[in-house]
Amino acid sequence: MEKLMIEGGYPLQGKVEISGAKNSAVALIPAAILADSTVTIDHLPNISDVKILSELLKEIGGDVSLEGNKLIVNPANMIPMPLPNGNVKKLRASYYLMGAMLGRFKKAAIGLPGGCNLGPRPIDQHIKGFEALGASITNERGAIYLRAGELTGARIYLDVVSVGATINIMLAAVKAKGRTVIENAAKEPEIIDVATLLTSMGAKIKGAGTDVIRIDGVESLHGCYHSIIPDRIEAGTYMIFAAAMGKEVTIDNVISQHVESLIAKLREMGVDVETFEDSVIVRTNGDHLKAVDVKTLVYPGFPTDLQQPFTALLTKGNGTSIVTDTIYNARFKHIDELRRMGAEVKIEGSSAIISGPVNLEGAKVKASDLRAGAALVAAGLMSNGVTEIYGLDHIDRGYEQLVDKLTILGAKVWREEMTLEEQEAHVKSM
Ligand SMILES: CC(=O)N[C@H]1[C@@H](OP(=O)(O)OP(=O)(O)OC[C@H]2O[C@@H](n3ccc(=O)[nH]c3=O)[C@H](O)[C@@H]2O)O[C@H](CO)[C@@H](O)[C@@H]1O
Ligand SMILES: C=C(OP(=O)(O)O)C(=O)O
Repeated sequence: MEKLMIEGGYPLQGKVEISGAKNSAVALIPAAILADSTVTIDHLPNISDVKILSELLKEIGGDVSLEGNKLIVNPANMIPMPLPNGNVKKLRASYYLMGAMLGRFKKAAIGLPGGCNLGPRPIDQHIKGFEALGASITNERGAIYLRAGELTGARIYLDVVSVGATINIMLAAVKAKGRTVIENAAKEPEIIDVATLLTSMGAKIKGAGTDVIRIDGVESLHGCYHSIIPDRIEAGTYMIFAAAMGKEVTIDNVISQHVESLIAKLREMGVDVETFEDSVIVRTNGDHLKAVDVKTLVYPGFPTDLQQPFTALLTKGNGTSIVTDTIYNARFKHIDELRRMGAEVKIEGSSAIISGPVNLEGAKVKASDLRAGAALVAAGLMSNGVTEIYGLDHIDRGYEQLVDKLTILGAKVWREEMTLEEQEAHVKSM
């Protein structure tokens, strides 16, 4: 077991290359189940969620090879093996196996998903969609059993705008009989990416990226090559690191339109952000940042996944900032840890109220989830002295080569083996 060590105070400068999008990758990989020949997905991020999903495809009989950032899946011999336990519990996106296996085999048995603990994360809208397509669903001892004689297209109105439900219904519907219409669909770029892969496989999908998606079911889907979109959340995280500690940092391989809400907020704080076709340059003189208010919203609003690292940056803002998370109103587990480092933050309902600027001090802190980890890294970079971050497994779910990327930018960051006492204390605190 390792911990992440950061000696704070070093300015960041240079260029960082963004990896493929985690939240696309975790849907694209299950989507390959729906094909009848080889699917190649390129430029995947080298993160633990991708490795676990690749293993899951092997568990159901897929011929799968993950070579560097390229995944080659021949799904021809896959079987509808039940997956009630084990790897499915290690990540949130294992729920996409429900839609993909239901779409291909008309049945699936998948354990309830794990992933970041952000408070309640129901999947009722996924279930509602599957039922509308004709599946019967039962929850048996923590696993969801889905069965359908036949899947038939339907009109499905999502009561909540949900990324996961939108993608899962698309996966189940592409081979259903007739037309499916998803209304009040989520519009995140990852949904367009999944629709692009499915379309290359022969699916008929219109409207991905808008709030009405129309799918005309087809008999079969074939293999194809797909190159994943860049990770807008990883890009946003490095933009926040750069705003906190950067002189001039170029973030390469980013679609700037995908991070527009963050760019607007950074500019409001007084950070200079310049956008190019596939890169963004962030310049700051480090200090004199303004306090700003932020509310997380569905895309194209400010993403909840950047709320946590952005909160850490706001400890540098002059005055009072209010951060409200309307997507996950309890996504504030990072705040106690930021307080240990000297942050002045109060929680009121679904808002964090941050007073700044403060000089953070290095401390021993714990990442309770992936983006809480990113918040603590931002705080560690800004702090005086050394910060030790436990719970590195969360950070490894979503950030490829974090240490290497930050080191290239001039940060003092390294991984260190935890002592036995530290391991025991960490396990007890979980
Ligand atoms: C693997 C992946 O892509 N994860 C992302 C995805 O998660 P995920 O797809 O799980 O999040 P959703 O978009 O589904 O959730 C949005 C909101 O809808 C609620 N909801 C969702 C489904 C449902 O059936 N019922 C319901 O009430 C959730 O509790 C939440 O309040 O989108 C989130 C919101 O942008 C991001 O934080 C996650 O990084
Ligand atoms: C919440 C996240 O991931 P997941 O949905 O996979 O837990 C995230 O990427 O910030």
